[in-house]
Amino acid sequence: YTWPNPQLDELESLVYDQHGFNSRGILAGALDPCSRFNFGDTVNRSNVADWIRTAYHDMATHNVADGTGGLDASIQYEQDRAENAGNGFFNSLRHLTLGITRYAGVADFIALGAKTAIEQCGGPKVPFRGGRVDAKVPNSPGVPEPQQDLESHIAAFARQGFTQTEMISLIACGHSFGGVQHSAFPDTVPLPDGVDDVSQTFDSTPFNFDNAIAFEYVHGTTNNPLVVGHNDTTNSDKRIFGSDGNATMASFAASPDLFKSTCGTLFARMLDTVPKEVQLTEVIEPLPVKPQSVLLTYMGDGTLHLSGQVRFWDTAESSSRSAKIVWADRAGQTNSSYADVLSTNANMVAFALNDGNFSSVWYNIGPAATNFSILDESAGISKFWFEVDEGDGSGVRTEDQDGVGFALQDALMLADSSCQTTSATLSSIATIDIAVRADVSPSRVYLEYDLFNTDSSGGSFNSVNTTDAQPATGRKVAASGYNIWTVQFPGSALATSLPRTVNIAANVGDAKIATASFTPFTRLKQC
Ligand code: HEM
Repeated sequence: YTWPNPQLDELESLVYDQHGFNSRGILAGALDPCSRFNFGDTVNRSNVADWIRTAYHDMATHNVADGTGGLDASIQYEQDRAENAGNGFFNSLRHLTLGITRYAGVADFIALGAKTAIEQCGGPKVPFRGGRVDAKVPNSPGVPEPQQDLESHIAAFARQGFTQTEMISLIACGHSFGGVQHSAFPDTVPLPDGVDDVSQTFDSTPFNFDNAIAFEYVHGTTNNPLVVGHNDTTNSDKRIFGSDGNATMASFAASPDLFKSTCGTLFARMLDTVPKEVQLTEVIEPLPVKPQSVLLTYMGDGTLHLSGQVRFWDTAESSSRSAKIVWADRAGQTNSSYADVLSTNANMVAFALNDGNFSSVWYNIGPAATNFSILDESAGISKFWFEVDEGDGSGVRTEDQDGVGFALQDALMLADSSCQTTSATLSSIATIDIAVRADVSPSRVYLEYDLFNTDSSGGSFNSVNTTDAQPATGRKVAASGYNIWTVQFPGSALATSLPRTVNIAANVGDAKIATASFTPFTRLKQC
């Protein structure tokens, strides 16, 4: 895709900024190590297993015939069903809802959680698409349960869109992680003396993906409670794995590579099984050069400050590299003065999941002393790009998205005069000033900001609130090409309603202009 695209930019970061500088932390951070469990000390439980099971149970209500159900976060409203026994869903949702925004809802986070868990903990690469839509009500029931017979399991997977062989495979893929808990399935897993609860694992490596689930099953060494459980009624894995004469499981036991590639395909299909009206995005690939948090600030002194960062994907640190940002002015013209350095330091290195020596480096726009570039307000900017010299004689490389450049509007931006009062006698007031280019006549200028909400059934959702700004005609700087609009909040709002995704927007005719999202209000200067 082409930058900027707020939704795809956010999804790309969630998928690829996993470790190190600018990492989102919320996904891979909770899987480090893979045995990590955030909710108590039951032996053998893990976030990784809970997240994968949550994705399957959310998806398992899908009906291929009428296109209903699928991975749509309806699991938020289905946790009191017997088919969703255990507290793994509640635990997973408590964590996976933390980062929802207007660009990625609960269902996308359930899918992201499973994808990240699978990849971080030894599994195959699972291509990721975003754009799932969160259900507001439960779906029809339909998650398979271990006491049901083989025919009903074959029928349930057919309803979800999977053949019998795919059923055997997908269960083996999922049950490569985790196990069965006594508290959720007391008839299947007995409680040893001296503990409150226990989880009996499906294979000897419950925190990592590998073909032990198949190898141990085929070689008769398995301790899988759904195969060798003392209660044969709940031995569903035994009935399912054996339903083709063990052919599929034998092939997985013989070939770790076959198992891994089969699971990569089936996990991706599981995550992409959505209600028929949902249109998923393209597969999110990493951008080779990705600007982030690129913002203009109106200074009121004839200049604009350009700040932000850029990530060079799959690139190692190098002291011989020099990198520049270059831009075109509002009229699309270039000029030798429209350029500045990019700066970096030893901390600005990042890592993706399980890629060995793979790394990315980040640069700040502008010299290290300031971390911004200074633009002439009257010239403005329309797009920028980068010139990179590795210093190895190979010459200068231009990174401009195949000639398109990285577009940036200069009609609307935060003004540096934004400030906050902190008076002992008056309660604090935050003033957000917005600069609007004088040749633009907006009908409305406003802040847009995400709020985290919980509905009466305990479901989490994001809403986008807006607050309008008003023209501050008297504050126009003479000779400036920009007008000031302004909006005030109680100082406390900076921490309560504005700490998530915030941006400035304006309606101009039928069009909407918006800045990138930012969180500037933690560092508002004093009025
Ligand atoms: C006939 C189909 C299936 C049955 C009857 C079944 C049954 C079960 C049962 C009884 C548990 C124990 C849950 C607990 O104690 O909290 C479990 C755990 C689990 N299942 Fe399945 N399952 C099926 C299919 C799948 C599929 C298709 C996947 C994923 C692709 C999956 C992934 C998991 C995972 C990761 C766990 C471990 C959870 C943990 O350790 O907390 N299952 N399953």
